Amino acid sequence: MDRSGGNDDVQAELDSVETELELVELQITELLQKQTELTSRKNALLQRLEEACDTAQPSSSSSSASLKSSRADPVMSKQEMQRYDGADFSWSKEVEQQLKDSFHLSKFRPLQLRAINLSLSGKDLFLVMPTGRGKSLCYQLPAVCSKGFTLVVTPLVSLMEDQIMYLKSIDVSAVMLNASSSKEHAKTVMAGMTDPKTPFKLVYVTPEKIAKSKLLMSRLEKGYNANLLSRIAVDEVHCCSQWGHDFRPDYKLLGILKRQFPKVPLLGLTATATSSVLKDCEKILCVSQPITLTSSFNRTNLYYEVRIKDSDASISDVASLINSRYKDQSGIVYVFSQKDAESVSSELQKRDILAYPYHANMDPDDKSRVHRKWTSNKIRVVVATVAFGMGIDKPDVRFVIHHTISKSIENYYQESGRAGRDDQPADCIIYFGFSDIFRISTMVVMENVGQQKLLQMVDYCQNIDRCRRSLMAVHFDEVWDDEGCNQMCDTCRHAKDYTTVDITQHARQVVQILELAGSMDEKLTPLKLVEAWMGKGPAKRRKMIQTTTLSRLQAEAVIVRLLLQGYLREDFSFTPYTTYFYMKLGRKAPLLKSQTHTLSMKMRTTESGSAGDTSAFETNEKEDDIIFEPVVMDNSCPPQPKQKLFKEQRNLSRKRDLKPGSQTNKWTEEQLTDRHGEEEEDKRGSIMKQHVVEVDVEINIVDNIGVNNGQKTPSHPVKPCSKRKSTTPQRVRRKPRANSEVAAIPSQTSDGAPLANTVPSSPSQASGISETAAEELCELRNYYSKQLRRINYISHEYLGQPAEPGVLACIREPLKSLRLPRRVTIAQTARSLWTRVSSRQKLVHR
Ligand SMILES: Nc1ncnc2c1ncn2[C@H]1C[C@H](O)[C@@H](COP(=O)(O)OP(=O)(O)OP(=O)(O)O)O1
Repeated sequence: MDRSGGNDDVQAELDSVETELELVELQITELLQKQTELTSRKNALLQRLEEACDTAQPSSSSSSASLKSSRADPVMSKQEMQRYDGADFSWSKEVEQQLKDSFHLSKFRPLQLRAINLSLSGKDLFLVMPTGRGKSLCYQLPAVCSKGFTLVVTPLVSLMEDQIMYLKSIDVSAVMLNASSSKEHAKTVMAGMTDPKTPFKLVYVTPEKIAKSKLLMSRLEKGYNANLLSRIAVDEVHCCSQWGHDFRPDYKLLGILKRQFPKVPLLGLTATATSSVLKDCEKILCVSQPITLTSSFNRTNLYYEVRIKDSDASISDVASLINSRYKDQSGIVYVFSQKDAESVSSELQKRDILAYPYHANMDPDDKSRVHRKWTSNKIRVVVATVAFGMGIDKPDVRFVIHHTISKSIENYYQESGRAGRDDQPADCIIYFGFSDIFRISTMVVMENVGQQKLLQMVDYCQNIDRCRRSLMAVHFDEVWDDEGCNQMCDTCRHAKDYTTVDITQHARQVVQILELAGSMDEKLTPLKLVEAWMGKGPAKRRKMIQTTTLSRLQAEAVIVRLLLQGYLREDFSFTPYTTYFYMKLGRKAPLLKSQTHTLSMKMRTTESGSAGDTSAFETNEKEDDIIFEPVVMDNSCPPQPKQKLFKEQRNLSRKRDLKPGSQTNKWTEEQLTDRHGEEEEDKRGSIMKQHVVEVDVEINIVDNIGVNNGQKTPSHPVKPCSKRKSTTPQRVRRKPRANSEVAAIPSQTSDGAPLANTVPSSPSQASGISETAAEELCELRNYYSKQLRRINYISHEYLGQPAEPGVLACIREPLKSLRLPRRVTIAQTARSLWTRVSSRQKLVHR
């Protein structure tokens, strides 16, 4: 009995059971994930139902903004809360008057009055309100209406300066203390804090000042004891929490304020805090059970759009938008780096746009000059890094264009929120570029949840399943339905132009490339992965993989999708100078081994040709009617007739290949034994075609081994195997199937048996097939013959002398782990190859 053979079988079965177990585990993970998603959707729907019931009650508030205010307040009933929307408090008259006389405003915006009344009645409060909705008024107005002064903690000096400038302009006295304040100024301010006739209503300080100046703390204590410290406002309160997107270490020390001055009401303000961040802030600031007022984040006047960034054309696209849609209007273009700020602004200037850069490294005077000029409409566009951020309060910003995606949805919301503060329509457009993801990724890798937040941002850009606003709302614990969007995002506006495409085969190809790279100890950056998949890169690798027929943008879109869904993952490598980002197989990658596992994504269809040819994707629609774009493109993109032509040609050639009795079919019927379901698969396009060729390979190898005289002539002349352009042009391309090349291939099997001479030298010699197929076969034949040579070489290296005769014995151990496409191991392929060689020999000799 052959015990070693028996053990092998057991081992093989064990391998297969283990693989299946792994798949089952992944499926369980996937189902659990789905369960979590569904549960959260269920909760959201329940909440909506609850809200609908609330609105139906006659006593409910008409404020559109109080989505969560009653829910978030554990200590106050709904009715009680509604009382704070009223004007029957002792201070109400003065509040009304100051609103008009000091602030020159006619009425409150949603939640402002409630916040002001709560604060004036001494309650601790967290106010979460979208950027530009008027949070500042909620502490400025109470400050004006109260005795003493309000201490305002602000993270940036520029923010303080803006506020003080504004307050001065409306005759409200305010001062600031920061690291650059002179001694005399600091002395005057501190003296004012204990003066019963306080000469100012607001004192702005940085958190660093609180943390470092004992003198300030002692003065505050004196002011507190004299009942002059009327209120503490902590602006951008999310900076307390390291889960927030703008963590500032000095904010962590602000708990001292409430500990030292427990009777003073504290008001925390932010535009971007999730409930978990607020919980964290609550602890850090030592406030117990503050009332949280959350205004809806839905900025109904903002139109959200995502465009694919084609790095060559993006600047021209931005420029033409600014020169046409936003002619003579004011806006911001956000960029990734200082260098980008310089280069993009100079490119825009070249295109007659009055654009200036703004970034952290600029001289402070230059920065305020740009800011001032822009505010007074002397500059139309500021091309800025995120340094142009908090405190930018220009009402008539008609567009905020992100030339590079933001590092998180929270950041994006805040940056884009600088548009349309006057409640008039404004646009927020992102240019979503594949390589930008990884530029930012290397930047946020050290941040606590930086990577996770970046991927959420990427998902926002790529996801066209859902309304952009509702995707954003999730991040602020809100639920908006698509109807609430009112077609104010590109997804809702173009809903009919999207279709679902099957990307399973594409995903498998990507996974195979990474598996191959892994087996060769190679790491692939995202860019290299795309290039490898598109057939660029080293010829060696090109021969070993299935390249894609997708356009570059489509290929990138698929890779991003795989990354977002966990089929791929990131891997970093650090050098003293830089961080490298590589693509690795994700935890879901093994799922793709299962033939029943499918993967799809939504893509946009267009009437005329644009970014991509669709035929590589599977859809439910008639293929000839649609052309796909990976995400969202400008509607105004002109059609590209070349691609349409290419598509037509390919369809034509496909039809020709499929014609009954055509050369291809003849070859197939005569030669192929494994054509199960081929007809259907052929319809799927070129990918399936490659699969068919894959099956042919086993015969091709036989041909390779046996060829030396090429007795039969092909019915089609066989072209050289140069379907794709070489990336190494200096190398002379090899001639197809020349006898010299064949001579390098062993003319006998490893056990010394001569191979049949009568086997045709190439498939095209055996029967007539299309030129394309012949080329593909030729390429694959080269690839496999190379593999065979490698096998030979490795087996000799590894075993020295083959322990038992036959190719299979030589390669089993060293190549056990290598896998070929479609779950076929090299050992299996070799075994089947061996069977075929033997049966072919028998046939020939019969
Ligand atoms: N009730 C109101 N009616 C009209 N305009 C108002 C009202 N309240 C505030 N504003 C204006 C004043 C400002 O120009 C603008 C933004 O106010 P501001 O307090 O700076 O917003 P904010 O603090 O919520 O934004 P950010 O988060 O960016 O700091 O809105």
